[in-house]
Amino acid sequence: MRLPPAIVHNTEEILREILRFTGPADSTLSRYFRDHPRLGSRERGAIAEGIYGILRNKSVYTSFSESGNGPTMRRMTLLGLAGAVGADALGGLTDEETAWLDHTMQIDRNLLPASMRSNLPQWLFDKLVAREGEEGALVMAAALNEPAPLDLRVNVIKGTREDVMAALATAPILSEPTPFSPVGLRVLKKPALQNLPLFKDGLIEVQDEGSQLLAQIVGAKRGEMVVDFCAGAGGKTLALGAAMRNTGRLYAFDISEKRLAKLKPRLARSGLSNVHPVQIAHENDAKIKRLAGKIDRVLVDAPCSGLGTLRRNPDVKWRQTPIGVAELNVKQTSILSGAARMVKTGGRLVYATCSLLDEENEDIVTAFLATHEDFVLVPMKDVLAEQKVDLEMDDYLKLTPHQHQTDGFFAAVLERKK
Ligand SMILES: C[S@@+](CC[C@H](N)C(=O)[O-])C[C@H]1O[C@@H](n2cnc3c(N)ncnc32)[C@H](O)[C@@H]1O
Repeated sequence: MRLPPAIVHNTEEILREILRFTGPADSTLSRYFRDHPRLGSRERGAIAEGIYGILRNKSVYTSFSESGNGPTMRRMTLLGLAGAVGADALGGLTDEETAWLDHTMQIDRNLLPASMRSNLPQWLFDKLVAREGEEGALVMAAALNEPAPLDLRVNVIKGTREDVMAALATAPILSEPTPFSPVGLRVLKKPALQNLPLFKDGLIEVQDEGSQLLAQIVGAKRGEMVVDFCAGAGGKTLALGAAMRNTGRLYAFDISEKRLAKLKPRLARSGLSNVHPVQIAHENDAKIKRLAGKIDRVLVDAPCSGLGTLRRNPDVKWRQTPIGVAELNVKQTSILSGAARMVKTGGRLVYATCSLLDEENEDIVTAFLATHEDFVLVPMKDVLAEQKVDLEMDDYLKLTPHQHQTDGFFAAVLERKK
């Protein structure tokens, strides 16, 4: 059945707003759907997928849209929607538009310039080419421009991965164990999970496998004192609390009251009682000083460009800038130093980002080690062996969608000398 012609109009309207890049695309979409309650779930799905498709393919679609007649924004919209639901499912197109769409969708993208084909902003493509070579950058970009699979983390204080897999199958939702995380499941389609008893009872949380691995390499154990320094809405906090088997003390710090508030209902579902959310003013807050030298493990999941999460947030590449990255570098350096003070001798500090850029990753760690002689790097291959995670790495954890089917993540483990 064809979608009503109004869907093209709705999508174009949202696209105009999203392409101003004044806020995250998912917030704009949610707001639009709230303001247009008559849109059914099929229509919403088509619009959202169409918009995300345009954001993923913006360079190529912009170039294609410059051919043909009429407003280019409408042609961008048609390309996005046709990519999402197929050209045949679109209602209200003129014969000229249908012919244009048929022709355009058959253009061989390999004939386009590499940077356009990457669908990355030029500054980012140049950076990746300098490090990975053109072919490498294109492979990386292609994987970043695909939608992500749906991964779940099993809350091991409430059930085993096998139990959850079996319970999902009765829903019926097919899943398989994630290749690297011992507590992950990859769901084969993308069903709504919010109403499942498994979700309401806190047996599962949606979490990318890479994110699960970050929590795993912290190596938090029963009875330890642990700090999740940039806890946000607590994705990693919940994984750490479960790894500690709901014992010890886990502080969830963040400067954002709003994000910490989102942790509360997740905590209630999880059954964890070892977590203490604390809002801090900044990385040198007096609350941190009180814990100086007392903590076994500190995770710094630093604010970053988010360029490793383009599969989920394709607008980020168009909103981020080199100046923005440089500003983040200052923050990352300062947060890592602030958090380091809490680590006790023999304790561990884990620096992590969801960025693919060296300047947010190893460069921050190298600079930290140069000014903190009491810390040493624990090679990631040793950490992964300790955790029995079957992944080949050298000094750092570097996950990428094209190699590991996870979002892009970086992590380094630093130990305070005894
Ligand atoms: C990458 S996000 C954390 C995501 C979270 N760990 C998770 O797994 O869901 C980074 C977080 O750092 C927080 N943040 C920014 N500046 C901070 C600071 N100076 N001290 C502590 N947290 C900070 C942000 O509010 C944001 O929630």
